[in-house]
Amino acid sequence: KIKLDYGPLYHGKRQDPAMKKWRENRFGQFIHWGLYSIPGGVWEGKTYGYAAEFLKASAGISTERWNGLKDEFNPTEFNGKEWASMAKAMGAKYVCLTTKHHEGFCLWPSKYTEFDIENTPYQKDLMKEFVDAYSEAGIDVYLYYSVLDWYHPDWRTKLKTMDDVEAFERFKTFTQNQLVELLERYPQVKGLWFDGTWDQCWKDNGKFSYELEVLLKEKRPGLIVNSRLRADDFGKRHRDSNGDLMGDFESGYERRLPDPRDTSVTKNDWECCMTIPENQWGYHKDWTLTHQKNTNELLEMLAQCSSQGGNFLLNFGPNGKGVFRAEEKRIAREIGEWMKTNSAAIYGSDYAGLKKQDWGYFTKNTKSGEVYMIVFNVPISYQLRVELPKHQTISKANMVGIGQELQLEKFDSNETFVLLPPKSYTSPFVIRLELKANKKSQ
Ligand SMILES: C[C@@H]1N[C@@H](C(=O)NCc2ccccc2)[C@H](O)[C@@H]1O
Repeated sequence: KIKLDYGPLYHGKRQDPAMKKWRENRFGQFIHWGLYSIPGGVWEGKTYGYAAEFLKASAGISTERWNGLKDEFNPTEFNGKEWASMAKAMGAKYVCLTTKHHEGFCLWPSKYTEFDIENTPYQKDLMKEFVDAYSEAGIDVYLYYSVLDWYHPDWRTKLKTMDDVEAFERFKTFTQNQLVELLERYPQVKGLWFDGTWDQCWKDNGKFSYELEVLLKEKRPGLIVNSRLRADDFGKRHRDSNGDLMGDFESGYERRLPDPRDTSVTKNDWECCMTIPENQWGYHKDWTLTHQKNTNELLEMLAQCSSQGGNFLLNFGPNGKGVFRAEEKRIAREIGEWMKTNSAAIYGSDYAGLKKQDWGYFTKNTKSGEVYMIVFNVPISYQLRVELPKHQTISKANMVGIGQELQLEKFDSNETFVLLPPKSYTSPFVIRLELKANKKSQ
């Protein structure tokens, strides 16, 4: 092992109540909302297909013109309670809102910059309304914060000169001040989701990122931070120079999932963040440009994450007025419908320790020990294969919801077919398994 002064604060999975709640939540709503939500990927009549939150770059817009968008930010239709009830109906147990994306515009009134909500026609502390509404709805609130800040004069990608180093020292102080300010202003917040920490400037400041994690966790005991905050002594990110995870959960799965058969991911807590279009985090006016994931696709991703001991953070991008697009509202409703019947297989679930099968995913409820089969691919044989450890056997299998008991057919030493009634299955469904210890094998 390489000796590190600025590696992880601890090893393994946190078992404190705050982290256990994070793990039980399993399903969250990501919200990207900022000045980029106003143009929505269209500039001077031209539509740009690249991610809408990067329109400034993809449309080559001048800094002053882009920053002028703050004088247009007036989300008069924003209603925190409505947003929270949509998330509640979807079945999200936590939410993560972009307080400041790479553009540097702050959705909260910050003492440390003029580029914030206070200096817009809207003026009000939108973040307070948001945090209060979601907290009152029983949804845990996390805050996304981009270290990368295109607006701040002291941001440097690389530290090439002494001037750069001095500027970046001021930038580090600014960053720390803003983060402490967020924790002080919004005491309900459960964690911080860092982004924009891939540049050399941050890799060169592993010590600072370590001390920042310590400081924030002292300020807010139980605080949860993602793996993107940290760099180690040698500039390694997410995992240190020994391959150990830094931060409280691995957050490298952005718009991608691990291989469903990869059991190594179960060693740490992790989260996949996902867009509904191929690559749009901020609101984009034209979703026809790329594939839009449908509800069944998204449910399968949610099921896969739970089956491998990870969380699924699904992104929504409201427009500049604070309104979600129709597609997002429909998907939220359809996911919520499915969760009404099947959420026992998701909330409080974890890796079941059973061999992955083609028909779908196993999950295991950590409290009840109940094992679930979440079925997406019904085989032409209508036989769902289950391979159990030698000492276990299935005593019962029931469809969740309708409760129907399913026939079982044991074969070989440790395989069982759960037999489905031969009919058409048009949406994913869940089977609850009751397992029992085998009689002493003869
Ligand atoms: C969670 C996502 N991370 C941001 C992202 O992809 N940043 C990477 C990036 C930064 C700069 C140019 C292109 C791409 C996206 O905008 C989302 O916030």
